[in-house]
Formats: sequence, C-alpha cells, structure tokens
Amino acid sequence: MRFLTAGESHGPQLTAIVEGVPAGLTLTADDINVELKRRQGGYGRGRRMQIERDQVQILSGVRHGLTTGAPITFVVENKDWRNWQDVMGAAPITEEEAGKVRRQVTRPRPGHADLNGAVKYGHRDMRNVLERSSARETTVRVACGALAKVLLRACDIEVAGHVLEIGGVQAQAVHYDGLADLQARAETSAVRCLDVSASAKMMAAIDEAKQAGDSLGGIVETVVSGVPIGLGSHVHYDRKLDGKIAGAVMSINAFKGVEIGLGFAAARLPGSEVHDEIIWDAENGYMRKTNRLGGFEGGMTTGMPLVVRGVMKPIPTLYKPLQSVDIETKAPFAASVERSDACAVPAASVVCENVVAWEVACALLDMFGHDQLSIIQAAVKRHRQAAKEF
Ligand SMILES: Cc1cc2nc3c(=O)[nH]c(=O)nc-3n(C[C@H](O)[C@H](O)[C@H](O)COP(=O)(O)O)c2cc1C
Ligand SMILES: C=C(O[C@@H]1CC(C(=O)O)=C[C@@H](OP(=O)(O)O)[C@H]1O)C(=O)O
Repeated sequence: MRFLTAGESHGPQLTAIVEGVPAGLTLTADDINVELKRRQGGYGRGRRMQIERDQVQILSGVRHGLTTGAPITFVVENKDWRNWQDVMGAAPITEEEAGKVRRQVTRPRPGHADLNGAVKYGHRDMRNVLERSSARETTVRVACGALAKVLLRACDIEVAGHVLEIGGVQAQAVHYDGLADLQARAETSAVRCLDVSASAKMMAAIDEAKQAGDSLGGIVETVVSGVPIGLGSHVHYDRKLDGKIAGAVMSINAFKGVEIGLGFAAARLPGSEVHDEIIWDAENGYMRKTNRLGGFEGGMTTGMPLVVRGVMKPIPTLYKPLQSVDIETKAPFAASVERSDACAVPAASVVCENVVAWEVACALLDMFGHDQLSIIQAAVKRHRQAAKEF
C-alpha cells in the first residue's frame, strides 16, 4: 500500500489517497473517525481543537461498506478554513487585494520549518511553508493508519499506545492484560498514561508550563501484538521493518528520537541482558523468554509484541517569546503567538500508533498478498501454523 497526502492547515481540507488496499475489507467512516477523535483529544491542546470536529469523508474505493481494491480517497475538512478563506484562496489576486488580505509571515518561528523552507523554496511569505509543515497533516495520516488498523485487526493483529513521560514526569511500569486492557486504561487518562498518579502530575506539569508561557514534550509508546514471525526482511536494507517504523515515527512532526525495545539502554548493558532467549512449546510454537529487543531481529518480526517508543520535543511556538529575525528588515524581534498547543504528546501518541500500524500493515501485505482480504487471511493463518511447527 502507499498513500499521498495533500492540504494546508488552514486550507479547505486535508486529503489522502491510499492505493493498494485489498478488496473485501469492511470499512466505514466510523472506523476512521474513532482514531481522528482520539488524535484531536488529550490534555494540553490549544484553541484550534475547539474549532475542528474531524470527520472523514470516504470518496472512493469503498462501496456499501467494503473496499473494492481501487484507490481510497479520504477527506477531512478544516472548519477553521472559513476564517482563512481570504488568506488561503487559490485564485490569483491583484497586488492591491493582496495588500488587504495577506497576513504575510516574515518572522520565522524557531523550532518550525519556516526559515529553512522559505530559503529552500524562495518564499518571502513563510505562510507558504508553515501551512504545510503544520501537524494538521497528521489528521489524514491517522486516517490511513486507522485503515491499516482495520486491516490488521482482520488478521488478529492489534495496535495500542500510551504516554510514558511528559515534561520529565515518568510513568511507573503498570501491568496490563493484553492490548485491549492497555488501550482502555490509556483512554481513561487525559494524558493517555496508565499510571494514575503520574497522569495527575503530568497534567499539573502541563498547567504549570502553560502558565509560564512554555511548552512540554515527552515519550510515547506503541505496542503491536499478534504479529506473525517474519514481517520485514533481512535481505535488503530498505526492507527492514524496524528501519521503516523508525523512519515513520521520526517523520511525525516534532519527533526527535525513536527506540525499539530497550533502544538506547542497550548501549549500557551486556549482551546477556539484551538478547531474548528462544523457547518452544507445541501450543505457542517459538517464543522468547523476554522481549528486550521489542519484537525485532534482523529487520524482521520475532512474533513477540512490537514495542516502539518515540520522543516528542516541546511544542516550538511559545507564549514566552523566543528571539528571531524578520527576513524583510533583518531586525531582531520576539515572536508573538495567537494560539498554540502547550503539549501535544497525548495526541502524538495516537499519531505514533497509526503510523506504526501503517508500516506493519504494508509489511503484512508484502508477505501475504495484496488483492483479496480472504486470501490474505488464509495465508496468514497457514503461516502461523507452519511457523509453530517449523
Ligand atoms: C499532534 C501535534 C500537534 C502539534 N501542535 C503544535 C502547535 O500547536 N504549535 C506548534 O508550534 N507546534 C505544534 N506541533 C509541532 C510542530 O508541527 C513541529 O514542531 C514543526 O512542524 C517542526 O517540525 P520538527 O519539530 O519535526 O522539526 C505539533 C505536533 C504534533 C504531532
Ligand atoms: C491543527 C492541528 O494542530 C495544529 C498544529 C500546529 C503546528 O504548527 O504543527 C499548530 C496549531 O495550529 P493553529 O496555528 O491553527 O492553531 C495546531 O492547532 C491539528 O492537530 O489538527
């Protein structure tokens, strides 16, 4: 499968076209909307999220609730568009009209794509950069991930996520019984954290940062269970699934690091405390005593749950202004802000789940076929049995 997204943060809509989805998958707008709603939520979001009510329109590739195998088009409207129509219109305008409507952005915001994108594409108005670099785009990336989740679920693979850390407040490890339990518990917390006492501290930290005109980042974790052995491949670098997942997570706006399993902690441990010993029994087939490597060896899945963590930097737009330079006058200025999220880590944990789901679903189809869901499901079932007896 592959997809392209298009659309600006304050334009009329975001669009994704997904190609290569197998035929015969039951897919409704509700399946997508559940994830869109989760992405909009979370403690620390700003005023924009009070304007938007993200709902998908499925405009192609699905008939009577079933995918046809044709490209699927997802559209999510920007409700805020009505406030930006004059600024964001596509039709040519005269210089005089431009003078009236254009809120030209000449002051690059530190931590954003503004200055680099302007220099690269030659834009004196950095709105041409910021509109597309905005994390608003993750709306339709999540729509694609939601589709991937439906496909994975049809093959008994589940994806869930939660928040491990915000602004230095770390969650204690909490036991959960499977991914449904993990997800249910995360949903009861406004910061999507399983540790109730850490949740409260995280919210307090967000309030404090907001009060101080500052912002916070954190760490999110995505877990995938029911993964068959052998998704991805060791034979070529660009087929290694851990590499693809790392790239997908790093591509989420504001993500600055990715870990799989022990991740960076592996650097400080001896091999005997990093590798996962192999066991076998007739009921479960090959298993590992531990899952320190987060479900990957050789770029392929081991059959153990995938454990992927991502680090999000603090939101760059601050009410406490950072210094920058006006590109017209070259004079220094302190950036002013109209609105911004103070912390989007809980929302980003949903984005992380969905981009991981997408990569796993693509690897699943690469291994088991792309055309008809029932054929893929049968192939997955056969493979699970064969791997057990191998
Ligand atoms: C869900 C989500 C919401 C975000 N909201 C904001 C925001 O309100 N204000 C802001 O300055 N950055 C926000 N960001 C981060 C910026 O989009 C990001 O830092 C910027 O595009 C620069 O990209 P980079 O940090 O990956 O280099 C958000 C990111 C995500 C994932
Ligand atoms: C719109 C979304 O997030 C936006 C991401 C974002 C940024 O710079 O990335 C900046 C803010 O946009 P605005 O300047 O319009 O308030 C966020 O609200 C969203 O997540 O749907």
